[in-house]
Amino acid sequence: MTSKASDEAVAELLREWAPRQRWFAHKGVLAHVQRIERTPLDEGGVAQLVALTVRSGEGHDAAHTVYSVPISVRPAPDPDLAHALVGELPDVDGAPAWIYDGPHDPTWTRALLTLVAAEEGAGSTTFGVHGHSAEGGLPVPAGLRTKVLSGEQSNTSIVVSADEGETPLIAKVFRVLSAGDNPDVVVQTALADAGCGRVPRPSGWVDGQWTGTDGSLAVGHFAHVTEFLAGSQDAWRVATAAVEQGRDFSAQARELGRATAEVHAVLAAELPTEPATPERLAALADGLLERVAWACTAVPALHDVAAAARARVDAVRHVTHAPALQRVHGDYHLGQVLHSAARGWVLLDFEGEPLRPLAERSLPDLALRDVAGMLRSFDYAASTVPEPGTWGARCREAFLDGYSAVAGSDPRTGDQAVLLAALELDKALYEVVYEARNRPDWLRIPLDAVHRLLSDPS
Ligand SMILES: Nc1ncnc2c1ncn2[C@@H]1O[C@H](COP(=O)(O)OP(=O)(O)O)[C@@H](O)[C@H]1O
Ligand SMILES: O=P(O)(O)O[C@H]1O[C@H](CO)[C@@H](O[C@H]2O[C@H](CO)[C@@H](O)[C@H](O)[C@H]2O)[C@H](O)[C@H]1O
Repeated sequence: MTSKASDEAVAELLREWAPRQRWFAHKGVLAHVQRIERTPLDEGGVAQLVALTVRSGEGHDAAHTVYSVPISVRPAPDPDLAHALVGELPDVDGAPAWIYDGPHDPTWTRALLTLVAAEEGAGSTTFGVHGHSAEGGLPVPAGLRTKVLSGEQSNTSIVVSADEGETPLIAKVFRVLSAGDNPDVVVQTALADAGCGRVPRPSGWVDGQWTGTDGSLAVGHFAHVTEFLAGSQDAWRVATAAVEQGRDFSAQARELGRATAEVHAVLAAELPTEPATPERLAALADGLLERVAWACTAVPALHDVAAAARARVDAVRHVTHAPALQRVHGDYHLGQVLHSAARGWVLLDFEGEPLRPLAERSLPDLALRDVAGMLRSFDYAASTVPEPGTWGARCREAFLDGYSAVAGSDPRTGDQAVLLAALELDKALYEVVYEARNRPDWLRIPLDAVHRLLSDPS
């Protein structure tokens, strides 16, 4: 049993430590820890999970976020984990404790994977988790050597390496808990169950319940475990290496187009779709107009193009032949695709745009949104060198050729071209805001794109 006094001591430690972590989204914002829930995941109580509710803003502007914080609680210091020490407490549940960042402790990962493999639960009806094995799910490698990925990530991923004959795994621990299905789990599982080899093979997932931001019980996903594609390279690296060395990337882009259309076809067949009625298209146009307004407010440099941008996205309202809406990737770019020698292009991270609410990210959408995302990404890759020549344009056409060949229709023609032009502009506007906030040195790339896209008559 965990005690309330100990919960408070742990919360006090995390209050200091969490803001320094990569996954903490409230950096630079005054944020208060409002609630802590804590539960052991294993019998020894070493592996634990904390749900930390953080409040930012005051009064009407107050916003709450629940973070999932894996910790391991050890009775003595562990020199192997010195780099992952969160802090030391004189008394946690009746004994002195050394608290470590859970993903760095193999014991924590073992506890998580045991819940998945055994389909067992831990915790209580108010804060608890339950493991699930995917159909034909991959087994847990015996040695359990683990490594936390160090990339710029909003979640935390732990790689579990494997011995000869075993499959290595990757466990992605979602950091922000949101009520409802996480599309990363639902969409990838649906694809894998349908036999689609364009996603990593699944092992399982963890879902559970916690006290939600409004104080009522929330239910959702905590973690997702899949095959780790060792030796693969992400498409951003492959593409930027090609552009830097002046190598053509069209053949790979064409294959990527084909892979994207294959995934879209399986998603349309396996998960709910919705006809693109005039009302639905009007709602889509409203959403795009909102985004224009949001971007122009956030980045004043966009003011001059606001009217043209509104006209471009409003054209969606008048489309008469739109494909049905379906589940999509939602945040598709070169960094979300891996190239594996054995499997070709494999798609990752179906969580959708992190800035959108989870419920919105699970709604059927235009598959062309993903096409637009990847076209923007070719432009980014091309912009990493001063003189890219026609590299980006060739990738773009090759990707669309590959996509059309599998999809059976060409996004460059008819009403689809109107939708694609609106969605490309929408993505570029989002990127302007993203870069202004995160990477001002990169702002030129989407800003130039907005002007270029608007000067194109399509
Ligand atoms: N199955 C996998 N095999 C190999 N590498 C992976 C796999 N899944 C994720 N990665 C690596 O981890 C990175 C982050 O994964 P991702 O699912 O995009 O997490 P996040 O949602 O936190 O951004 C990817 O860009 C990729 O480099
Ligand atoms: O962290 P996420 O992968 O969910 O996405 C965010 O960060 C991306 C950058 O890492 C950003 O992508 C933009 O830059 C990429 C190059 O670094 C480029 O390939 C993408 O096309 C471009 O959108 C993404 O927009 C943002 O949501």
